Amino acid sequence: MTEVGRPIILTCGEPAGIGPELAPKALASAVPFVFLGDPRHLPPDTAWTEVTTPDEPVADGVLAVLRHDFPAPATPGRPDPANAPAVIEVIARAVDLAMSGAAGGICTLPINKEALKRGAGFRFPGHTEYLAHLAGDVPVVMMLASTSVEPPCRVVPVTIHIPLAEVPLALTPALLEQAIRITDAAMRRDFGITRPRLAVAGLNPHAGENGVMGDEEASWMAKLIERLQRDGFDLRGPLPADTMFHPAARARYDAALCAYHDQALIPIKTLDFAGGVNVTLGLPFVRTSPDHGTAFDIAGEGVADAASVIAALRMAHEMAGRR
Ligand SMILES: NC(=O)C1=CN([C@@H]2O[C@H](COP(=O)(O)OP(=O)(O)OC[C@H]3O[C@@H](n4cnc5c(N)ncnc54)[C@H](O)[C@@H]3O)[C@@H](O)[C@H]2O)C=CC1
Ligand SMILES: NCC(=O)COP(=O)(O)O
Repeated sequence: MTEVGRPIILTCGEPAGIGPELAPKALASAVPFVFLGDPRHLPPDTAWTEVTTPDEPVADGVLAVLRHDFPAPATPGRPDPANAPAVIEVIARAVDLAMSGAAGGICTLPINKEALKRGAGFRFPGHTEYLAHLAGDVPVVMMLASTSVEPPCRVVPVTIHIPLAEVPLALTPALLEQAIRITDAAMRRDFGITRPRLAVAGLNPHAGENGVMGDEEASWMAKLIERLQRDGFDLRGPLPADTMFHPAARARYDAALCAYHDQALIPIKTLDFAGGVNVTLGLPFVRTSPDHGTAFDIAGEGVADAASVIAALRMAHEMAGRR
């Protein structure tokens, strides 16, 4: 039976990827949601019906579709540049629905960053930065959260989609402090954790080993953490990243702040690729996403696993219920 609550908008993402074939499978989530996209991109055997508002009732087992017509059909694995602007429009339309209160939040199916950049000059590295812009250029944080391992694995890449060579300059005390503050607030508001325990990973091997393998930890990270501890944050670190993710280590914190993308995403995608959820913290509306991408190599084959999008819809529904 489908749960009650304001519906979540499920954006179609890249129509040449696995997103559209995951939409009907996501009905297994039992979360009220509406697919926003072009129904021509759904698998031909999909039972769907068009709705004009997110809360319009539909029969059980039928996918509700808020129609957004694209210029071109979709060929699995081969993004059509003509469709790129509509992929972006769908995200903006979903945000409008969430900001107006017509929806409980949004759950985004994956986009292909290269296809959007080449097809529409998309200037954002991903949803996260685009959503922050649409919300009024608010500061946000990307978090990936497991849903099927214990203790949970929740990771925040403090720097996100930048070349590794740029990380040491981009990782500033101000950026790390902002990420700590946003994560702490969101763990309370959206995850119901009353006193979040946060762990900060060092940048260098062995967290610098007292300056012999890099000095960011000793020169500023430790001082920032001490100051924020005095302000009342439950913080530990900088910790050696290689020993932060085994079960006993994860039991000591609720979320880990990591210096760069792969330091954060390798542990979660290794521990819980199927159940991992990407959440944007700090937005005025709820946004989740499956942790995977467009998977062009399997698109159209009908084999894509819907576990992550189901987990993402459930997490969005729970977060919306807490707000
Ligand atoms: N939130 C988003 O919009 C995200 C978008 N991307 C984008 O997706 C594109 C492809 O990224 P990749 O690094 O190749 O990662 P990917 O997650 O699309 O694929 C990696 C591997 O995992 C498999 N896989 C992914 N999802 C699966 C599922 N649901 N069921 C079964 N197998 C699955 C794929 O077949 C592939 O072998 C890139 O353009 C990337 O930027 C990647 C992550 C998130
Ligand atoms: N590697 C995570 C990812 O690409 C998700 O990005 P976003 O589209 O959620 O900003």
